[in-house]
Amino acid sequence: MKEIEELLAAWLPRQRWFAGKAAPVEAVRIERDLPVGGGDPGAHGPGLRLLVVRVDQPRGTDRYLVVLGLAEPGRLRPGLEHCAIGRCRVRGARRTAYDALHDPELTGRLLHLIARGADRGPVRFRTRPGHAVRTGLRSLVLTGEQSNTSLVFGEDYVLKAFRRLWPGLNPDLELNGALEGSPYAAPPHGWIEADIEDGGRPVPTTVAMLQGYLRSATDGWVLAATSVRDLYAAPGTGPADAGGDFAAEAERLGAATAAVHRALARALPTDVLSPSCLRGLADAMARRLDEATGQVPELAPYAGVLRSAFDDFARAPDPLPVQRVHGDYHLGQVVRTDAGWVLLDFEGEPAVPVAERRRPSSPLRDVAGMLRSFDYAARHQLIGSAEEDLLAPAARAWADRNREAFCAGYAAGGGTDPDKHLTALRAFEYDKAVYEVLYEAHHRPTWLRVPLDSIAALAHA
Ligand SMILES: Nc1ncnc2c1ncn2[C@@H]1O[C@H](COP(=O)(O)OP(=O)(O)O)[C@@H](O)[C@H]1O
Ligand SMILES: O=P(O)(O)O[C@H]1O[C@H](CO)[C@@H](O[C@H]2O[C@H](CO)[C@@H](O)[C@H](O)[C@H]2O)[C@H](O)[C@H]1O
Repeated sequence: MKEIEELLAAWLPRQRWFAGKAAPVEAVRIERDLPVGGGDPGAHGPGLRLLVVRVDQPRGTDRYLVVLGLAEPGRLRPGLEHCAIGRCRVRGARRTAYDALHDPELTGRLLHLIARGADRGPVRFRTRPGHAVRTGLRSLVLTGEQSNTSLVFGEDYVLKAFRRLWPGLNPDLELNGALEGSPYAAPPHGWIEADIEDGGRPVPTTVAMLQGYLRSATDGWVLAATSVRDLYAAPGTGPADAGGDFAAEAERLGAATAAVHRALARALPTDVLSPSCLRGLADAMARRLDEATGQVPELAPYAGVLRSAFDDFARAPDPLPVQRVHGDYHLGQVVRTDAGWVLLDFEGEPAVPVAERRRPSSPLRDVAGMLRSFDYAARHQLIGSAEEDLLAPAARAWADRNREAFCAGYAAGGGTDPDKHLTALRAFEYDKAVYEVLYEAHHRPTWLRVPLDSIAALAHA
């Protein structure tokens, strides 16, 4: 184990989904080693194990899921070299450890175990009642800017392995389950759960979820980025007149979002926040701001403006209706299929403890998330561009146009009219931008300027 822990200490920080890139790794410990098939010395073919790995860093301890393949030395299948973790000994036998999610032979076993509803000690594989799962399909890892690792099986399923683990039911599984029957969601077909120690007791924890694969899907971020590119390629043209205007899609997306919010409010508990709870919410936003300012000092000049927006929100006279929401809503979480928009990834902000993410919140949090995403889509292509100053007005115009269209679609689709709740909306937008500053500092330091520039622009508005 010690050897694998040492290998993981070097390998984990290089992974896209590793959340602690900004800080050194102090210790790595395998908390649970859950064999789910083969791999013993003398056994045929590579072994497969689910590891729950604890990583200590100065800012705290996180748990990650590693799906570990163990191949005999020199027997790592061609094409898998890039996912090797390193050489080690397992009960005296030499093995090559690798990220098994890239190995279709091993992931096929996971699919098979889900289809059978198998139990492997503290690991349980389940299908959703009424959903038979096809097996024998080959998997391929989806690439992209992701917090987790998703595989497509044939043209049928997506299996998402949750990388950063929090004990308990993952909201992605919970909310997708609650949205069964909605044309705007992809219902789960199955999942994998493992018992994880928390507070001295084993807690069933979702480690992976199987959903239907939406074959005709195009990522909302890709569509929006294409529209922005068209606009930047036609200097002097407004976003309504450039080739790939996105506003009609933004409006439909607003309506789809409202429909999902309504469905979640029907299926799961709702509440209304009293003034003291509202104060608590605003204080939590201020605490996040303090944390972010501590880590990213460039935020400091704007802290006063942000804090007073949170205070205004806390003093709002009207009670705030709350319900379960998406929680980390942006253009990369929605796909356009030939039947319309579908919302994905109801996990919430992966850096926030699950208990907090499962708390009812205002649907305006999601509206604010998508508005931030329009701003990201408009700004990110300007980073490093020699024409940044020239294109900045077009960026603003694109973000404003799509913002208005989304809000109009959301209100027309039966959601709270965002224009009538501007104080709350502004606080949620600022809070999201502060989260993004932390997120970018940890994951993509070269993108840090995007939320920082937005905060600067919002603060000067
Ligand atoms: N069911 C699905 N059908 C088609 N594409 C999907 C599906 N689920 C995810 N994707 C694609 O994978 C990307 C990442 O999925 P997501 O659930 O957001 O993962 P993460 O939590 O890692 O960000 C999505 O933006 C989408 O392009
Ligand atoms: O991995 P998730 O999709 O769960 O979400 C995390 O990663 C997102 C980036 O991939 C991050 O989103 C931020 O960048 C997006 C562009 O890549 C932009 O559209 C979003 O508005 C912006 O928040 C998200 O915050 C993070 O939780």
